[in-house]
Amino acid sequence: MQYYTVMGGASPPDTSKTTKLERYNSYIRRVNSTKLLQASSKLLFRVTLLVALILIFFFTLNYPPLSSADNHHIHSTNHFLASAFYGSGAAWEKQVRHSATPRRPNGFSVLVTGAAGFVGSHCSLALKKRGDGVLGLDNFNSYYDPSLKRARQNLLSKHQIFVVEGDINDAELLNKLFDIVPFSHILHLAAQAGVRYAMQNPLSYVSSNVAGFVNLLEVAKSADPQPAIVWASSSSVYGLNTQVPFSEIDRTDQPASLYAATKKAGEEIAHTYNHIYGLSLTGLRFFTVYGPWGRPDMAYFFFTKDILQGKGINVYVTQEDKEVARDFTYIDDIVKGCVGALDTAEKSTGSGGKKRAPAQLRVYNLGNTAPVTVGKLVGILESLLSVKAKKHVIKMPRNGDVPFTHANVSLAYRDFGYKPTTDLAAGLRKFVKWYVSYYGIESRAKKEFHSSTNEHTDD
Ligand SMILES: O=C(O)[C@H]1O[C@H](OP(=O)(O)OP(=O)(O)OC[C@H]2O[C@@H](n3ccc(=O)[nH]c3=O)[C@H](O)[C@@H]2O)[C@H](O)[C@@H](O)[C@@H]1O
Repeated sequence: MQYYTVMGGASPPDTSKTTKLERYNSYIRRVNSTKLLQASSKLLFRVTLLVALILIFFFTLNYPPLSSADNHHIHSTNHFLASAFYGSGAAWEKQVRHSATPRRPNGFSVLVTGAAGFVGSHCSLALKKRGDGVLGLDNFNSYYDPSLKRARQNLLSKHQIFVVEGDINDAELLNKLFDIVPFSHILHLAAQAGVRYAMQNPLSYVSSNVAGFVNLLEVAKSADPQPAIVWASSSSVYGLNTQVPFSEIDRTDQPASLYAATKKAGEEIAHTYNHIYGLSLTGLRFFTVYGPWGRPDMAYFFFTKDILQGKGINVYVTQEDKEVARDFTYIDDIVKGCVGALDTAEKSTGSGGKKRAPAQLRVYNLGNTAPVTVGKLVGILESLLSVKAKKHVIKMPRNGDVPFTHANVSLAYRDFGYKPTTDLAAGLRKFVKWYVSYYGIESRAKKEFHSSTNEHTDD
């Protein structure tokens, strides 16, 4: 090693200082880079933790950050993902259990599928109000505006009814729900509804009304105890039947639409599960149900919207220029019918997927027993809204519609006292009142509407 004196004439350049300085600098650089590394890994860890916490928060709340405009496909991918996460959340399980627990002695514990739908939300509220436990299930698909379904969900949650976001085709999710709750009943209202849409999207009917129903029955048959099941069939199963009024013994083997065919298939499938597994099954043939919180795809609903907006409406007549008519049935009457059917449903008889004894199998009409023409329906709306409709009378397109429905409800009356009490004018008044409070009203029609409703006594 060479040493140089600091003092002295022509001494060699003093490199000792520079070398030390370089060493010191490199030491500082090393220290700094280690510190930087430590700091950035700390930051990374915190960010990861934060993201994980946010994800857990959303999934356990059963409220994935989906926009209301999500389409069906995005939805179905998400719900499988979501159900996997929901199923593991203790908070989620607590919500499920709490919602499904009855608050009256011998109360039911009901799984309501399609709970964010029109009939589903009304029935859920009615059951909860009398002390039954209610757990909702709904896939919030975008067949019609999902924001209306979310609004119904909010209403239910105010009454301590929890709606699980999931699909009836998701067996894993259904099994999970049955693991948590020994449901005494299923009120199965989830379905692809609408007669004419079946020509646009036929497979959605097969997926919900056939595959989804079978999936639900598969889970129900294996559940212990097996629940009793009440489910929504449809007046459309009468199809081209010409016997009036329609009675449960009339033929139902001539469906006019794929929708009707899938509902009829449901009735046959119900027979099979009753026969093989001892499931107690009751099908309810609803006749054109209408009322507050209704479905925007139905004529009375979009007629109201279009009349208020000054748009034209199509009023169908038959190929022979006869008026078409429906046995329009008010929602409160339908709810009473559903509750009556649940109350008189006998227990399923199977266990462990095996039938032990014959079980109950029923089908009922739930209608109003008083058909009204579509022309008359429009007339009632015109007078309630005080706006003249721009009517285009056209021949009914050949899209699965039937010209006429009329229910004979004597069977439902005999077995659970079903007796509809709301006529179309009274029911539509309640609907219009709700519609205006929910959507507001176009200013042009507003003044006229208020002066007309002030003349009516409020319900
Ligand atoms: O009773 C039933 O089983 C069925 O009732 C309704 O089906 P629908 O009776 O066809 O109800 P809307 O679509 O509201 O039609 C009501 C009436 O208005 C008529 N209509 C419909 C649309 C239109 O633009 N113009 C028109 O005159 C139809 O021909 C029908 O006579 C529901 O949409 C089905 O889901 C349900 O299963």
